[in-house]
Amino acid sequence: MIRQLRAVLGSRLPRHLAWLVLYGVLQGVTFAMLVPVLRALLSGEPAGGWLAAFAAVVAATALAYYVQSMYGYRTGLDAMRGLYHRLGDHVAALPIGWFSSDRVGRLSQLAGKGVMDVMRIPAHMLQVVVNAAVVPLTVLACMFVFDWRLALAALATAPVIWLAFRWTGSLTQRNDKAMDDAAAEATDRVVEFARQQAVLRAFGRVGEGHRLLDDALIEQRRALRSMLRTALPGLGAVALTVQLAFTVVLIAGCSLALGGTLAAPELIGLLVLAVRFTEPLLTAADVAANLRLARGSLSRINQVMAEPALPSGAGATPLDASIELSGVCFSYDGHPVLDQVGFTVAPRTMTALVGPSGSGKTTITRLIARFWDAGSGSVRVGGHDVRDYRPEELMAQLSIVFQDVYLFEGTLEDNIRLGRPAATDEEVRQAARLARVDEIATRLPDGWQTRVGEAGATLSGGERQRVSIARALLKDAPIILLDEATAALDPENETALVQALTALTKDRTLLVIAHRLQTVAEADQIVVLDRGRVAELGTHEQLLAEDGRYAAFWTERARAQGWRLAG
Ligand SMILES: Nc1ncnc2c1ncn2[C@@H]1O[C@H](COP(=O)(O)OP(=O)(O)OP(=O)(O)O)[C@@H](O)[C@H]1O
Repeated sequence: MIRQLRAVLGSRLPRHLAWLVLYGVLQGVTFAMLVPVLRALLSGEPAGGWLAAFAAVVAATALAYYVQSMYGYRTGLDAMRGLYHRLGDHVAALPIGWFSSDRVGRLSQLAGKGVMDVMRIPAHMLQVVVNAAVVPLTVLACMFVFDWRLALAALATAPVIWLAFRWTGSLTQRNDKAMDDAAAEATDRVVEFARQQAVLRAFGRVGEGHRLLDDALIEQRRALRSMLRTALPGLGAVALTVQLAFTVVLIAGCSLALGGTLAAPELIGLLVLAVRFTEPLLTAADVAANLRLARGSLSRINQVMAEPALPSGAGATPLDASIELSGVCFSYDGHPVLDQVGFTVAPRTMTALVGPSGSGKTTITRLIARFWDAGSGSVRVGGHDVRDYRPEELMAQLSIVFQDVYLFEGTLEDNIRLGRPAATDEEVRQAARLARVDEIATRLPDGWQTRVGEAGATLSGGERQRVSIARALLKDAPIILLDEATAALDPENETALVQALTALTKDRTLLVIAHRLQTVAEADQIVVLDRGRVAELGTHEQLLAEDGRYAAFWTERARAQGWRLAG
C-alpha cells in the first residue's frame, strides 16, 4: 500500500511521514513526562523544573500537530489534484473502445467518491495509523526508563494485540472484494436505470428496471451484513486484547506497589502512561475499515491507470486520401468480428459497405478511426499505417458522421463550430447552409444562439445528423466515414439530408455504411460483408451480374422500397 501511496502522493509523503513520526514521539514523551511531574507533585518535591519541561514538550507537540495537519491537508489536496490530472490524462489516451457505458459509470464514481476516499488517507487516516505504532512504542521505551518490570508486562501483551489485529484484518479482507463488487454493481444499475428510462417506459418495463436495481441493492445489503458479521468478532477481539493489556499492567503495577517496590505516585503516573499505550490502538482499529475502503478505491484507480493507452505513432504525413485494409482480423473481448478483411478505397472515390446487421460494418469504420487497433493485418490511411500517425494527425484526415450524434451543452452554432473551432462565423454559416441547418435555426426560438443538447432544445434524429454533417463540412477533412441514417426520415428531412450529403462528398474520399439504394448504386465500389468477411467486392453492375449475395440484397431492398412507395 505504501508503494501505491507513494505513486499517488509523490515527493511530499516522506516529509509528511517524518512529521507524523515526530508528532507521535512527542505525544509519547508528553505522556511519559506525567510520571516525574506527578511523582514530584504528589510527594511534595519541587516540581517547577518538571512542569516547565512538561510545558515545553506540550508546546512542541502542539507545533508538530499543526505542521503535520497542514502537511496532511496539503498532501491530500495535492493527491486529489494530481489524481484528477493523472486520471484525466490517462483516460484521454485510452482507446475510445474502452469507454463502454458500465466503465463510464464506474469511472465517474471513481473520479468522485474514489478520489475523495484516497484524499482522506493523508488528510485523516495516516496520522491515526502512524500514531498507533509510534505512540505505544515511545511510551513503552519511556516505561523501561521508569520501571522495567511494568514495561515488560506491557511488552508481553504486544504479540497478543498484534495477532488480534492480523486476525481482524484477514477476516474482513475476505469480504472486501464482495463489498466492492456489490457496490460497483449497484452503481451500474442506478446509472442504467436512469439512462434507460425512455426505453424502459416505452416497453412498459419500468418494473423490470426496478427489479434489477432492487436486486443489486439487496445484494449490496447482503454483502454489508456478511461483512459486519465477520468483522464484528474481530473488532471485539481487538478491543478485548487492548483492554487486557491495560489490565495486565494494572495488576502488575498494583502487586508491585503492594509489595512495596513501587511508590504510589509513580504507580499513578505509570497507569496514566499505560492508558496512553492502549488508546491509539483502539482508535486505529476504528479507522481500519475506512482505510481498507480507501485502499480499495486506490487499487481501482491504479487499475484504470494500468489500462494500456493507445501508443501514439511517431508522426507521418499522409501521401493521399486513400484507405487500405489488408488481412484485418479483430475481436471484441475474444469474440471474433472481422476475419481477413481487405479492400482499398482510392482517393476521391466512394465505397459503400453493405451487409447484414452485425456483419462488422461499423467495426471497420472504428478501426480506420483507430478507436481500437486491429488484432492483425494493417489499416492504412493516406498511405501510412494508422498506428504511425499521432492521434491529431489521423483525426485531421477524417470527418466522421455517425448515426448517433451527440449534441453538447451549448448553442446550435457552438455545436457546429466543434468541427473546426478556429473557423470564422462566415465559414460556420456556410457549412450550416450546405447541411441545411439554417432551416433548423429559423425554427428555433433564439436561432443560432438557441441552446441545444441534453438540457436545451432537442433536435430530431434527421436534424441531429444534419448538424453532424455541418460539423464534418466545416472540418473539411479529405476522408469521410459516414453511417447513413437507418431510421425512416420524413420526405422533407430525407431531401435535406441527401442534399447535405452531396455537398459533403464533393471531391472527397468516402466510405459509407450505406442503407439507401441510391447511395449504393452511385458508389464506385461496393464491399459486401458477411459475418466479418468480405463476401463480394465490385461495382453495382459487376455484382448484379454475379447474381450472388449482393444481387439478392438489392432485389430484396428494391422490392421492400417498392412496397413502401406503393403503400
Ligand atoms: N463494443 C462492442 N463490444 C463487444 N461486441 C461488439 C461491440 N460493438 C459491436 N460488437 C459486436 O460485433 C459484431 C459486429 O458489430 P458491428 O456494429 O460492426 O456490425 P454492423 O455490421 O455495423 O451492424 P449494424 O448494421 O447492425 O450496425 C456484432 O456481433 C456486435 O454484437
